[in-house]
Amino acid sequence: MKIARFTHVSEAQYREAMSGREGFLPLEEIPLPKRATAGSAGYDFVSPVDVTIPGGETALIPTGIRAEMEQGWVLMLFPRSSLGFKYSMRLANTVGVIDSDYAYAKNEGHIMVKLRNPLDTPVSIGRGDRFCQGVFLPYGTAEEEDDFAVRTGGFGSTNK
Ligand SMILES: O=c1ccn([C@H]2C[C@H](O)[C@@H](COP(=O)(O)OP(=O)(O)OP(=O)(O)O)O2)c(=O)[nH]1
Ligand SMILES: [Mg+2]
Repeated sequence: MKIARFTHVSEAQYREAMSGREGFLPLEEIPLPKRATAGSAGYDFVSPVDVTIPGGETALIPTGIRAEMEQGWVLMLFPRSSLGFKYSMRLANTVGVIDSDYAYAKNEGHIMVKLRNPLDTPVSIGRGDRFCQGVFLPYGTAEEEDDFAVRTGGFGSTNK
């Protein structure tokens, strides 16, 4: 069942997210997330930048990617087990929840990944390396919902 589509964000959004960084992949060279085998659930995301995360620190990686999906679906972000098993690498927010309406946020639904290196030795991720994975899952809703906000962003946007 095809319920989603990955695209790149716009050049302007990508440049804004990458401001202050050097040596990042040109947007068109970032591969769209891909499942490694026909039976894989996880769409692997590639890092557009070289990043070294010192022990105990975090790093934010803008992916250049946007996901449009049908209502009733969510894209869950998880670490790849290879980085987790080798380096205990994790997402700073433990898992990522990418909502279906995020694609229409002001930042075009630019998927951001924040990694945390919990060990005391640095870990490097190379430009072009697959570093996390997204799994599409269906979700249910409770009765009698109303009074929704309109999503304009992420990362606490609905707190305001
Ligand atoms: O690792 C992540 C987690 C979230 N998001 C984006 C997509 C998601 O749809 C949005 C909001 O995420 P969430 O609902 O988990 O965070 P929140 O703290 O509740 O923020 P908001 O108030 O914007 O919903 O932020 C990412 O790009 N990467
Ligand atoms: Mg939220």
